[in-house]
Amino acid sequence: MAIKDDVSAALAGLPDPAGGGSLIATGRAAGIVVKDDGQVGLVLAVDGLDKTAAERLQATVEAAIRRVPGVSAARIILTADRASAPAGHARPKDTTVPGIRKLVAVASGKGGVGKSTVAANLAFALARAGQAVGLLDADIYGPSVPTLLGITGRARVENDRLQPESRHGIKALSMGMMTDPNKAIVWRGPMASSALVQMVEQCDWGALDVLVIDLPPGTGDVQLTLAQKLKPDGAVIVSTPQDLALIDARRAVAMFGEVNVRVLGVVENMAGYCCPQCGHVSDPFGHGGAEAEAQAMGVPFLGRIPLQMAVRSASETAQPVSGETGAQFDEIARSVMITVGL
Ligand SMILES: Nc1ncnc2c1ncn2[C@@H]1O[C@H](COP(=O)(O)OP(=O)(O)OP(=O)(O)O)[C@@H](O)[C@H]1O
Repeated sequence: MAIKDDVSAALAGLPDPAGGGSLIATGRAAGIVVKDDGQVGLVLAVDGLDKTAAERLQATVEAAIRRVPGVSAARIILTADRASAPAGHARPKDTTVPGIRKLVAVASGKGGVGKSTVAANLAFALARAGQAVGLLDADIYGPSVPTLLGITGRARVENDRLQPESRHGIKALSMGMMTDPNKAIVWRGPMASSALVQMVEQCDWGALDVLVIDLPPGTGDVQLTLAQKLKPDGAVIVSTPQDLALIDARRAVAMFGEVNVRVLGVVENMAGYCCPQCGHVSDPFGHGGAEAEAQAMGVPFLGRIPLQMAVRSASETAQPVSGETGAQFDEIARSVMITVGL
């Protein structure tokens, strides 16, 4: 058992050459078996790689396995038969919600780390990549999607179904569209989670490739119940590089583990502040903390978003983040798409 865990950990440290996280996270390396005499076998899918890349990957994997104490030999079976998804909306749906193929939750252990900013820009980036995207703002205590998308007023209801608002190529529904923005929402956990499940199930989303769910911050009952009830295909954890935020990010990873939701990876937000005047980069919240933490937890690191006036002003003017930082969101979206199978 220990050898199997060590082999798994070694492969979790090797990136998938096609992106999207480690070989374990993307499922490229699977089916690890360890015999009594220390022989290790596994299946390595080489879909999408040319012959040279496949051979290089095989050699890297073999070397990594052989370095694990107790391993006497490594036997790697190469396969190239993972089904590639056909294009368009005729693809089979994978979630329990009719019309929605994938649910991706965006969570953070701590409030104010930029979870909603990341959720909205991940949704925009997924749409730029050609996916049909919905964004559900499940942040009952501080819904920010209406501001991020410039949505005012209440949600419309037609034929007993909630109507999402379309902005920048995505469909959005927020708790903020259900309530009076000037009134504080005091809801007990069960009420909140059942209302949110209804928002997923009783909204006219149409055919979606992916619904991004901006969860409330923290790791309490609401988050746990939501994760259990909605059964997302994966969760993206947002953290700043700061120690305190990282401790909470660890809790969030553990919470998803409890309910068997796959952690797609960690996004480090507010990393490195670039002075718009002089260009000097400083690290008000530290540097590289989230990447190191992701590695320690054995989950992929998805990318880094700098602390930037441009991010804040894009959010305030209800625009997608553009330029270099927008491209960073495209990269994160690409990893998410590969890992959940979009
Ligand atoms: N990378 C960034 N650079 C600059 N400002 C940012 C960045 N990320 C987020 N912000 C700003 O920080 C504030 C909080 O962001 P956001 O609302 O996304 O956080 P949150 O984690 O969702 O908060 P909450 O706990 O309220 O749900 C916003 O004003 C947002 O514009």
